[in-house]
Amino acid sequence: MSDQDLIVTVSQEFEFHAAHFLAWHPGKCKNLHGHSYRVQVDVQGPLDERGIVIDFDELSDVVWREILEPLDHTLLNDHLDNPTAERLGIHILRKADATGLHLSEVRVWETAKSLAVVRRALQ
Ligand SMILES: Nc1nc2c(c(=O)[nH]1)N=C([C@H](O)[C@H](O)COP(=O)(O)OP(=O)(O)OP(=O)(O)O)CN2
Ligand SMILES: [Zn+2]
Repeated sequence: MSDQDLIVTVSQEFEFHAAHFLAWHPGKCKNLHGHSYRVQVDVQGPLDERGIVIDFDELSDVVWREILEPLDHTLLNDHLDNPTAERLGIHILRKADATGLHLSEVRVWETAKSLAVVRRALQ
């Protein structure tokens, strides 16, 4: 039986710690403060001859080494303007694109209760 009717997604989670401030925020978030950011990335696609979408090791190498490690224990405002969870998710997706890794979705939790989800618009 063909599996062409199925969509397969590989997903990995990461954590990093960073400071930021949001100059526009009317409340306490305009002050310098930190978060333990949780990031989940998805890659969607067909299975290759190994039966995988992407090797978990390759995915974590790119996402951690190329994108998140440079942000870890830094001030996010030094890397991008107005580092909201939404803009951080876009930053991660675009950085991954630049390495040739096309993420289908990025989720960024600033706190246990608050997250932003970035996904590609349907073409
Ligand atoms: N849409 C967005 N709104 C806010 C963002 C954001 O990235 N996108 N970010 C912030 C601040 O970074 C803030 O630190 C997050 O605050 P909050 O979710 O309110 O978390 P707290 O733990 O501070 O919440 P309590 O109110 O203390 O429970 C603000 N808004
Ligand atoms: Zn914050």
